[in-house]
Amino acid sequence: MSIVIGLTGGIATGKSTVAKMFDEEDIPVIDTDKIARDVVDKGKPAYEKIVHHFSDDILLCTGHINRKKLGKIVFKDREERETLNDIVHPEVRRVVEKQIRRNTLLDEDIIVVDVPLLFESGFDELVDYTLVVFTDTTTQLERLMSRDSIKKEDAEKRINSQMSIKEKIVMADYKIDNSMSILETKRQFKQIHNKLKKLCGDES
Ligand SMILES: CC(C)(COP(=O)(O)OP(=O)(O)OC[C@H]1O[C@@H](n2cnc3c(N)ncnc32)[C@H](O)[C@@H]1O)[C@@H](O)C(=O)NCCC(=O)NCCS
Ligand SMILES: Nc1ncnc2c1ncn2[C@@H]1O[C@H](COP(=O)(O)OP(=O)(O)OP(=O)(O)O)[C@@H](O)[C@H]1O
Repeated sequence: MSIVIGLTGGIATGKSTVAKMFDEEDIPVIDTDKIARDVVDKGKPAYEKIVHHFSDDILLCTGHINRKKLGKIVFKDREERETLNDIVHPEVRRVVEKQIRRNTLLDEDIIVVDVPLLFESGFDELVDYTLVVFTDTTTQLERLMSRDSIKKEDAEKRINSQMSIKEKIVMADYKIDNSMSILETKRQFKQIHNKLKKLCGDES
């Protein structure tokens, strides 16, 4: 039987970094950020709904969605963000369910779903265990500003658009503190990976 792990955290706390560690162990990772990009591709049903609501002001000259512009709108306005979530999340969920089914049929021991809004959007219903990757607030802010080349004010808006990391830590079954070096994160990852292997009945 497969066990499904919901991998989450705050924005830029290191979900992709830990997802890569699972991937390096040949564990399938379902990446919802990628799925959320695919389902809003030009001409898809969610794309049409987004353009209908936000107008063609949010399009690039190629007709694709200008993600930077849409991000600016939704990260400063809760109602607009909820509207976007209501359009995109059901589509993402359908794809995630399909990919979990496919990996279960392939008899994978562990399946990871990397989803930033795991608790906020009810994706935790689809998984057996949850794993939160967290950092302290200063590190999160610095890494986000540096990775996305954005101002402190914009980074704070993005962070505040999500459930607080403290709440996520309380809700999670497993936790990784990614405030220190990648090596230290890898050490914590290995401990959790060993526990998960035991849950699957693999004592090696
Ligand atoms: C607002 C959008 C256009 C910004 O695109 P952009 O390319 O700049 O960012 P990207 O998609 O790579 O997301 C980066 C991070 O932002 C955070 N984030 C994304 N969407 C949201 C949201 N609706 N609420 C809170 N945080 C979010 C996540 O931590 C995510 O990992 C885009 O994030 C989007 O369409 N969001 C809605 C869909 C969604 O919730 N995706 C998350 C996976 S289900
Ligand atoms: N332990 C670490 N030490 C230094 N830098 C790190 C560490 N872990 C992650 N980073 C860097 O921090 C940034 C955010 O990490 P990552 O992209 O994994 O976060 P994320 O949670 O997946 O982000 P998002 O929510 O936007 O998808 C990246 O630039 C990454 O290279």
